[in-house]
Amino acid sequence: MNSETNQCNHEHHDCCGHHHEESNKYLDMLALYNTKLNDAEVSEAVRKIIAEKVHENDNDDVKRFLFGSIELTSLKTTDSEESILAFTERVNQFDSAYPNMPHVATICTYPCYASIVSESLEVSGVEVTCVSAGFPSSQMLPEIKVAETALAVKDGATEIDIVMSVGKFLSGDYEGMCDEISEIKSVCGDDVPLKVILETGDIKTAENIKKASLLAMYAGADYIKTSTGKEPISATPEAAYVMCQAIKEYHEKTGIKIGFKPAGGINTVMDAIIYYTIVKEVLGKEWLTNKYLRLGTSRLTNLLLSELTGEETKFF
Ligand SMILES: O=C[C@H](O)COP(=O)(O)O
Repeated sequence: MNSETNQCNHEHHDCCGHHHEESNKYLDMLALYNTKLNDAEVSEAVRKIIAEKVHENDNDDVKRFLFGSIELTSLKTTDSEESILAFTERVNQFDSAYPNMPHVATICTYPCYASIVSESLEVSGVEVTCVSAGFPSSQMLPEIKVAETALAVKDGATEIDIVMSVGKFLSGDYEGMCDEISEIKSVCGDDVPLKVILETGDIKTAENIKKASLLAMYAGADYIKTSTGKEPISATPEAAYVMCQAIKEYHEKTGIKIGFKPAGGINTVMDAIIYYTIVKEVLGKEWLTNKYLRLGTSRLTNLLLSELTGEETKFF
């Protein structure tokens, strides 16, 4: 398939009749939206929001909110049962050490730690997130992606993060990409939200990011998430802006509210405030709850805590 024209490259087109029909279903859906975006215009819109609006949100109330939206993440090659248990214990201890602070939204680990986190976590309201389905490359047999997700849920994951098949998306196989997401969502069920990572640093253009956002939402994503944090380019304000626009337009057409999770490379409090501001400006205050806005980060927690308490801390 040629991704530009969506035409089959095979000589005998009959062989791909079904494929064309299915792909057309997604092209018809995409045609309902404006996906012809201009990257320079997106950059300008983001520049304007940052210049004019961010200062309004640089305050302790917003920082407290952001702390409560954090998905406290450990996705390291060096993670072990002991380190993840200690990680979870810190969340348990945080509640009594900082009784006036909100707790983080979730703890996010690999699926092999789902049972350790879910069995040792004592703070109610903190969700157990697992990255699944061949995270971070998404290069895994679809059956294993589904099985890994089902096992993570069985072991106690209450939220699942997956990477869409970036390879399928870039080669124009929207059907293959969306079928995988739908199958994975079906083993999550209604009770376990599915976050779909677009890996925006790899798909690059605003047009691709808008299309991938829409495809992921139609296929069953409950949240769309920017990045894994494992690729050279992670979350950017421009990608966030386009994804929030897609969420807004999807909501206008379907009435369904999808969450947004910038993740990867969020290394300063100001980075987080910029994402908050983009969500507020594009999606409005309705999205400013920790149900609809999450931050995927392995480094921000201590920085926010230090700013909020006025003393440098390395609690997490
Ligand atoms: O989802 C969370 C990301 O993997 C974290 O990335 P980070 O280590 O760049 O904060």
